[in-house]
Parts: sequence; structure tokens; C-alpha cells
Amino acid sequence: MEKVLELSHLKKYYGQTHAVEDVSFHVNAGEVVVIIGPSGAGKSTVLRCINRMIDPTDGNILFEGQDMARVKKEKELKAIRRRIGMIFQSFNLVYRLSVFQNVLHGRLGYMSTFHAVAGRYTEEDKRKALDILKMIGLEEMIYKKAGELSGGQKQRVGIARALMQDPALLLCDEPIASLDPSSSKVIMDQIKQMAKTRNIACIVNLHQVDVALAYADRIVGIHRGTIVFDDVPSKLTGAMIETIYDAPLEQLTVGIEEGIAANA
Ligand SMILES: Nc1ncnc2c1ncn2[C@@H]1O[C@H](COP(=O)(O)OP(=O)(O)OP(=O)(O)O)[C@@H](O)[C@H]1O
Repeated sequence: MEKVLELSHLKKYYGQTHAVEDVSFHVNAGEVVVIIGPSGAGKSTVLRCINRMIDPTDGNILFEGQDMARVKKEKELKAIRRRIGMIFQSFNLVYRLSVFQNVLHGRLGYMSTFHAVAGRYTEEDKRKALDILKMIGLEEMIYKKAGELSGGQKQRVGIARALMQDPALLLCDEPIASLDPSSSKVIMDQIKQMAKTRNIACIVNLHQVDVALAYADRIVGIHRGTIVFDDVPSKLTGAMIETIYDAPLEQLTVGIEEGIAANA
């Protein structure tokens, strides 16, 4: 399998706080890797280091053969980031703009500053946006303002925007944290389907262990900035969940019972 991303000894320190201590793992094309861990374990920090929203303290971030950690020029970063889509808990849409315009924003990284500012998208980009919106079941919403959609619909627009980038890697930071269970299922189904049909490597940060078990090809468990588990879902035991969350199972409320039942 083709390795899309490889992290080696990634570290991120904020003064005395070691947010990420020594993280190494990889993601293959078409694979869904779910990162779980308690609040403050370092999950978001890992994702934000990968696309250099924040600068790592040390380590390597090999993406499509290039070390993201060593790229200094903004122009080079912009070129690499085109191939990394990001999906956020808070959607990060422009609510006063239409669904269609929000989706087209996925092409901004490919345009000159002049064309981007003027909103000059090519006919091909517009066709592509329409195709993706159809695929994701939102074609009837294209002229609606993004702010008028439900949470689940907003996140589908977020997915469509990421797909417009033709990403090799998709980073999803708590994509279902603000959604109800049925919308969560739709979003997780679409992320998984995208990974498989378009051969995109996906990293998904999640709080819900049951969802991780249902959707992950591999689960990475982080505890205090360090990886304590990296394996297929069937290997995640109750004892390991206690280690990751540093608490007895009965005190945990992160979809543990459902998760254990699914793995029993
Ligand atoms: N900008 C920052 N300055 C200082 N400390 C930070 C900063 N961002 C994160 N941290 C610290 O780094 C650690 C890891 O935070 P991070 O947000 O990555 O955790 P997380 O696992 O994503 O948590 P959650 O599930 O609650 O989002 C925490 O101790 C946090 O307080």
C-alpha cells in the first residue's frame, strides 16, 4: 500500500507543556486512521502540525515524499497544502455566502491571488463543484446561504469543499462533535466512502470510541502526547481503553459500552 503520510518523532512543546511528546505513525492511501484520547492528549495538535497550522518543535512530517516540517517558504507550503483537505468541528464556512461559493473555496489554493480575490473560477471548477454537491446529496441547496443549513448539512459542505482540493490527505478534527447521532453517521459514512472510492488517506480525531471502532481501519490511541496504541480496531481491549483514557471504564462516557460490545 502507498504510504501518503509518515510522522517520525513529532514533538510540540508550549513552554513547559509537552502537548506532543514523541509521535510516530503513518497513513496509507485509502486508509482511515482514527486518533482517540482524552481531552488535552494532543490530538488536535498533531493534526495542526501536519499541515503546519502550527510549527512542530521537532520531528519529521513526510507527506508525498516531502518533509512538511522543514518547508519554510509560504509559497511552498501553500502548494503542499492544496493536497491536504481539512474538516473542522465548527465547519469553518463563510455563512453569508452560498453553498456553491463555499464549495468553490476549495479551489483557492490553485488560483492566482488576482483570480482568487476576483472570485474568477473556471468553468471546469464550477462543473466539478456541481458534481461533488450532487454526489454528496446537496444539489438542491446550492444557492442557499451556508448559515441557513443544519449542522449535518454544513459539515457535508465542508466535505465537498475539501474534495474540491483533490486531496491526497484529509485531516478531520472532531468532525461530528457538534452533530446529532444520525447526522454523525451520515458524515462518518461519507468520510469513509471518500477514502475508499478516491483513495484518500484520512486522519480523524474522535472522542467516541464506538464510532472509532465502527469506522477506523486503524486506531491510534494518544495519552499525554504519546502513542500508547496503534493497531486494528479488533485489538483495542477494555484494558487498553483504560490506559488511553487513564480512568476505569465505568467512569468513561465516550461511547465505551457500545465500543466494548462491538468488540466483544
Ligand atoms: N496554543 C497553545 N498554547 C499553550 N498550550 C497549548 C496550546 N494549544 C494546546 N495546548 C496544550 O497542549 C495540550 C494538547 O492540546 P490539544 O488541543 O492538542 O488536545 P486534544 O487531545 O485535541 O484535546 P481535545 O480533545 O479537548 O480537543 C493541552 O495540554 C493544551 O492545553
